[in-house]
Amino acid sequence: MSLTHISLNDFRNIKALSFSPSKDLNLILGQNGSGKTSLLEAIYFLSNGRSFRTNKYKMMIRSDQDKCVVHGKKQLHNLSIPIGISKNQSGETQLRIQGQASRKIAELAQILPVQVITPESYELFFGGPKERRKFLDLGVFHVEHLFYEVWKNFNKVLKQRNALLRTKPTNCVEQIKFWDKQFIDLSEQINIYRKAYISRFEGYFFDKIGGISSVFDGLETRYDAGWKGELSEVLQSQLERDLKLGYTSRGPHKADFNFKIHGHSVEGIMSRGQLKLLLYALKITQNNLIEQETDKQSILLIDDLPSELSSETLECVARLLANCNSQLFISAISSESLTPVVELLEKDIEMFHVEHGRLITN
Ligand SMILES: Nc1ncnc2c1ncn2[C@@H]1O[C@H](COP(=O)(O)OP(=O)(O)OP(=O)(O)O)[C@@H](O)[C@H]1O
Repeated sequence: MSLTHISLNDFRNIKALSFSPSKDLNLILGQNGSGKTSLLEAIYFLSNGRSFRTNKYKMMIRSDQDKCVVHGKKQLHNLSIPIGISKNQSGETQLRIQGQASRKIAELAQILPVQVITPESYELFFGGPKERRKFLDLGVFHVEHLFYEVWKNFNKVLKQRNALLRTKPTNCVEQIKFWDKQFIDLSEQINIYRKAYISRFEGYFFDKIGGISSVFDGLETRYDAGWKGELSEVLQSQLERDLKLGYTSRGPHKADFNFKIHGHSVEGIMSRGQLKLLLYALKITQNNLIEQETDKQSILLIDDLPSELSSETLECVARLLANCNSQLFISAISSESLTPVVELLEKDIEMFHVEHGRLITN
């Protein structure tokens, strides 16, 4: 149920390449600037329609070319599903799923659950709640099939409400009250989906992953729904403030899902190496849970795995990865730096060497 074939055209420094990855572990090796991250970025683009390293889509298109294209084949039970995505210089995205044009990136994301870990992924702990909400909602999106519709509808209502708070038409209070009925109903549904997912996430983490390292002893998750008490009362009491601010200050769009260790925030107390371990543990929990609940193998992209890790931490990452059921794509400059990982993983391994945007299979 993995990605069985990948091809890229005019993506970053890659003119054209195609390869058939292993269902387990793929090592993407090459010198600085060879194109390793670009390859991982292309797989992410195939699932998400955007890059994990820039908002400027034009950066993904090879210099002087009109568009970048990525194709893949995803095995789902005994079906091989061809999927493809392209983006041109004007920002137009074209999607194809099983030979049919599609307009919904969410359909691609459903077929291909992808998560990424880069040296910048610490943002999950140091950044604002947005990154953590994104992490949480990715899991909810995959395991709760109705969540996406509810979430989309909520965002439409939020947009309407915020427009009224900003523009303040004469009857805006009545209009806001009209939208609040839907706002409350959708918010409560989102909250129920998120809470149900978190309970399964915690169950999996503490059962299967937490025991792998003592670094996780005393870990707790904290969920903040984005409001406290009855939402109707909160909206009412915040209305004057929201009118001044010009946006809705309480609701599920302000939720947070964070992590404490012995009651302290993890980012304040854990070292960078320990945070990195936690990051792996959380992402692996999420991917394994998606697989367990949906029967779809997810993908974990890891850019520059050995960077900043002592040999002890690297071994612990290897133990975590040994418990990861995802199809893995790991980039590094040399295979030697990954020896502790490769030795521990009893997985089917393929190694790919990238040189100047070209791929050489060993
Ligand atoms: N749009 C583009 N068109 C052509 N080349 C590009 C484009 N964007 C980036 N590049 C080049 O692609 C090359 C590959 O970059 P990439 O970040 O994938 O390398 P890498 O192998 O991950 O390197 P590192 O180990 O340093 O992280 C770089 O030389 C970069 O300058």
